[in-house]
Amino acid sequence: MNSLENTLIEDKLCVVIPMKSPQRSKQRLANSMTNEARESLSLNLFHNTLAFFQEHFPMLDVLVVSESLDVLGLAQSYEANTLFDDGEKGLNGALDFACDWVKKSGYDSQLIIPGDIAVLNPNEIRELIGAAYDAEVVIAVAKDGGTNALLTSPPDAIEFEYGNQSARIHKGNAFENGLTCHSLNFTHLALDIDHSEDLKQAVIRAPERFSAWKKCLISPIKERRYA
Ligand SMILES: Nc1nc2c(ncn2[C@@H]2O[C@H](COP(=O)(O)OP(=O)(O)OP(=O)(O)O)[C@@H](O)[C@H]2O)c(=O)[nH]1
Ligand SMILES: O=C(O)[C@H](O)COP(=O)(O)O
Repeated sequence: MNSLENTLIEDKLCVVIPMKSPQRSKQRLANSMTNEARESLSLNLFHNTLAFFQEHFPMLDVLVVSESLDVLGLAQSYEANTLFDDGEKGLNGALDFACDWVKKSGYDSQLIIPGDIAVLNPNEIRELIGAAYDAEVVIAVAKDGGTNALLTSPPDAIEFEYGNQSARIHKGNAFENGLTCHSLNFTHLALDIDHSEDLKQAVIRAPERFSAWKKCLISPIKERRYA
């Protein structure tokens, strides 16, 4: 890691991972998989995210925000900080709550990473952190125009508006606040798993991890049989 990232990390960067309960997660896959397979995939992605940061970025503190005590218990097993959020205000509400914790804990920067990125790459994260050296806002754009990583300095530099086409919205929020913003397109950070097509793409990138779930995909004809 070069001196730029060291400088930023020494200035106290906290990674925030929002994570719903597996039962509530991946609802867009509900018609493509059994609940058991969908929940198992959601948990695997979450475990992988926690393990990735513990292995590649042990110097970074992590905060997991969730309405699920089971999820928070898993987070603690990876030495992450945990924050219970009742889930009533959705993803943006959870992130606002987490951001308050990050600010009150004295961090200068915050990196939001969703718990459903198919494959995380340490060089992409290093490049993302390095880009924050001269920008208050750094966005990793998702394949569908969402926001798959958001690094803000200070943590509350912009309003969180996750949702449809949020990468463009977050960039606009930075501009309205007179802030410098880098929107970056990374191969791996762009792929979160929302739909069956994303899972098929993930199998291509990491067959050893995702082939089992691809076999769980229910074809439309089979779906009618289950109906
Ligand atoms: N704590 C918390 N995390 C959330 C909430 N909504 C989404 N997330 C998490 O934010 C990340 C990105 O969310 P989505 O892309 O919508 O993933 P998802 O909610 O599992 O997928 P769908 O159920 O199909 O919308 C995932 O890690 C989710 O678990 C929320 O209301 N509270
Ligand atoms: O990235 C976002 O703004 C939200 O998570 C919505 O994107 P999604 O397509 O991953 O749900």
